[in-house]
Amino acid sequence: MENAVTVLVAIDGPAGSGKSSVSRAAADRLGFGILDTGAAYRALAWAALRTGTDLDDSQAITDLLAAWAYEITLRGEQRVTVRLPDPEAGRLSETVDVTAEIRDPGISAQVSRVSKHPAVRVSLNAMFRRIVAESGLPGVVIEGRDITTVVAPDAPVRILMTASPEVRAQRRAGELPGASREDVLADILARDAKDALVVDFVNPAPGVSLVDTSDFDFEQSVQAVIDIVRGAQGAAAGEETQ
Ligand SMILES: Nc1ncnc2c1ncn2[C@@H]1O[C@H](COP(=O)(O)OP(=O)(O)O)[C@@H](O)[C@H]1O
Ligand SMILES: Nc1ccn([C@@H]2O[C@H](COP(=O)(O)OP(=O)(O)O)[C@@H](O)[C@H]2O)c(=O)n1
Repeated sequence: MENAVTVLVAIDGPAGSGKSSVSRAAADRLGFGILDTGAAYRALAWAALRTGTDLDDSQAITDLLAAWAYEITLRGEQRVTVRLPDPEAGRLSETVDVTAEIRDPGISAQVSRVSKHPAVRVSLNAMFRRIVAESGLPGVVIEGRDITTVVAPDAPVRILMTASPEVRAQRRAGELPGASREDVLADILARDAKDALVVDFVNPAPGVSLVDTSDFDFEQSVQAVIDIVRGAQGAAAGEETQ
């Protein structure tokens, strides 16, 4: 019997556009899993800081990536865990749950330093493809910055989710108690500028659907994604019957 193919829904976009939360809700309704690729970049930055690895040293970060163990849940509540190399003991550390810590603004401020290395991106992209291939799920929504263009350019559904910088800052400030919208806006613009040096997540590549959520509430954003997925599934079914 042939292995069932996992349907991919690729979603990219800048910080605070709604990618993670909207993808998660859409995936739940579609019965799909969700792979948050930013979590791996965040966990890697966390691991580098924890092990005293220079975040600007491509080789050192690639070595860390080859030595650590990383896991993320694709269904249900998100849980991100890592095991760090312990050279003295010659084995990996106990499992550390980093789910909450990787969302810290201190990690957000450092993460572009590890995601800028092309070799790191190649290794992580291979890991993302492996996670999806081994998921055994009927479908996976995979979200990040270069999913529609590099990780899964052949995905049957590809979406670029955007929102104005002001709206994105407002949403992100709502998640960070005590943070002012102005500070959050400055932080996300600085991170977007650094990330944009490496990947284009502002202009939709040919064939990628643009979903601007600036004037959408959460439910409308989820519905926009579901409509695009259902439309693609309908078109594929129509082609098969022709
Ligand atoms: N269309 C929307 N309307 C209102 N709030 C939204 C919308 N999309 C996302 N949010 C909220 O904005 C915050 C940031 O969204 P998130 O999914 O983390 O964005 P991203 O993954 O693109 O950085 C979350 O608290 C989320 O619930
Ligand atoms: N596919 C991806 C996903 C994230 N990233 C990096 O990881 C960081 C965190 O991504 P994220 O998706 O968790 O960030 P938010 O948009 O949720 O704030 C980004 O700022 C990028 O530096 C990337 O380079 N490529």
